[in-house]
Amino acid sequence: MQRRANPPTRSAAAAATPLIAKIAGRATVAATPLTAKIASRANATGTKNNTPASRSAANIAPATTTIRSGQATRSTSRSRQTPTATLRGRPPTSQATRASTTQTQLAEAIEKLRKKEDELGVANWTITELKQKLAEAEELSEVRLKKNVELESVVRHLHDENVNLKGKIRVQLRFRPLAKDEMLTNQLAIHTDNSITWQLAGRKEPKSAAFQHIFKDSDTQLDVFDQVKDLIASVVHGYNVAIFAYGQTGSGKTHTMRGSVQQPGIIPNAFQMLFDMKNALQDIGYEISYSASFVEVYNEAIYDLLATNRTKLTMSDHVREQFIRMPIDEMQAINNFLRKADAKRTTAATKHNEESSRSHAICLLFVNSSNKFSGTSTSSTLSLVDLAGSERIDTGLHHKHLLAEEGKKINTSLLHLKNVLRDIRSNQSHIAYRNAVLTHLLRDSLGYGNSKTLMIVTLSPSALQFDETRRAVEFAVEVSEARIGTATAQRKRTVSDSSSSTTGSLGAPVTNGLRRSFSQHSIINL
Ligand SMILES: Nc1ncnc2c1ncn2[C@@H]1O[C@H](COP(=O)(O)OP(=O)(O)OP(=O)(O)O)[C@@H](O)[C@H]1O
Repeated sequence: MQRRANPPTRSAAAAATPLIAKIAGRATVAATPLTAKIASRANATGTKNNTPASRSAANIAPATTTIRSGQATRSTSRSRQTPTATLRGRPPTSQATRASTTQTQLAEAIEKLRKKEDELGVANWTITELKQKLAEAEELSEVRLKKNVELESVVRHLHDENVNLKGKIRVQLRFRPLAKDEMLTNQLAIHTDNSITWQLAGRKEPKSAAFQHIFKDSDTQLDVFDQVKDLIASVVHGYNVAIFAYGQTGSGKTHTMRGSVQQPGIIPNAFQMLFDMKNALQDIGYEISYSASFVEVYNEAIYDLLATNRTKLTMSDHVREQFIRMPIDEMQAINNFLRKADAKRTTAATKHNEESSRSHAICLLFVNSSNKFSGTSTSSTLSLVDLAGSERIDTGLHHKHLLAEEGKKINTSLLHLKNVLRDIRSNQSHIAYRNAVLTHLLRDSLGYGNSKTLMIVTLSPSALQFDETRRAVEFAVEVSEARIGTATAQRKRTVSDSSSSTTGSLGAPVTNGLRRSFSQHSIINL
């Protein structure tokens, strides 16, 4: 680090700084012809008259010389005094008077010049010091930047390891609260732990499976986002990430993914977080750009929700190139994007017999990231998917308008998704992505290369939905690392509400203090 300069003394500044030397030189050049003129005039007069005035005028030259050599204060004061003293007591002549006036003016000019010299010396020192400070600050910020980049790469590495430890495919369950019209029905026993137990009618042993996380009905949108934000952040580091919401109609898929203005879901929260990350990472050399598309897969065809007219796009390896992409370069762009997609989806829902809950809604965020210090650059995609309702087509649940063909396509598409995830988990060499539009479209985020997948299975807590809930839990088991085991202890209770048509029970292994209070909601155990 450079040492800070001390403010120079006036004479040192004059001697050391080229600027001052130049000015001193200029002052000499400026002063010399004048003094020379005065001196020569005085000499000329002196030759004729040999008056003391000519001698005193000749004395001026040493004063300018003295300034150049840096002895300005002492010499100048002498030069200011001398002419007057020399002339005092002698009969003034007009030439002598002129010479004296000129000398006085010259002395004043020299004094002014000296002051300017002083000022310039200080200014020059200030500039030098500022330059030094700037160099120091630059050096410091360079060091800090390098450290930050190193630190960021360590954090990133740890983050990636942490994300990897959780597996390529992870599954979490989320119970929603009882809806108003379900209040009078029994509630399934929901556990806050990460394991879940269910019992089928006629079976002695209850079954149980553990999951990475189970959200209870009182968990908020932010509780959910907290659990998934690390995974989402890894998209900036080049990972393709897909998050799916899977569950029967009305179980909370749209609430989880999109949410509402008051309770924003994963999509708006993810956009907000990534937008903030972009700004924060800019300071350590990252340049990140986002753009987004929103499409729907309905009846095995793709529809662009950002397009003005609803046009069917046929699946191909390059179909994404046909999607409208909105740049997400400012906060307002996020809101515009979501508003546009929401409007299209709502219109589609009214026009096409609530088609929206029978289509897969796919929000794609494309990320390009580069770092000028490390020289790395990545391109990745975040896919956030609100799947079509998973209920069986023969259950009659919210299915007044469901066409048999439509239902079959949904079921086939979800079945293919399950097969793909299961094959990825068991490391199959061939994965049949192309069997359905959904898996084909999201191939790069489904186990391909460095991708990571999260399935959030949304569940109804109503005992009336036991069958669908159990089926969804079984789906979750199949696509995750979870293994269905036998629960060693399961408190059995008799159904208090005999009108319930439920055919099993869903709860957690009994451990003191872990089970919810069931005083109001009985565990159903037929
Ligand atoms: N965790 C939750 N907390 C509070 N309300 C919820 C929660 N989950 C769902 N809801 C509410 O339950 C209702 C149904 O949820 P939602 O529309 O998200 O279901 P869905 O599975 O997306 O259904 P569909 O398949 O028809 O789109 C909505 O009114 C929603 O606000």
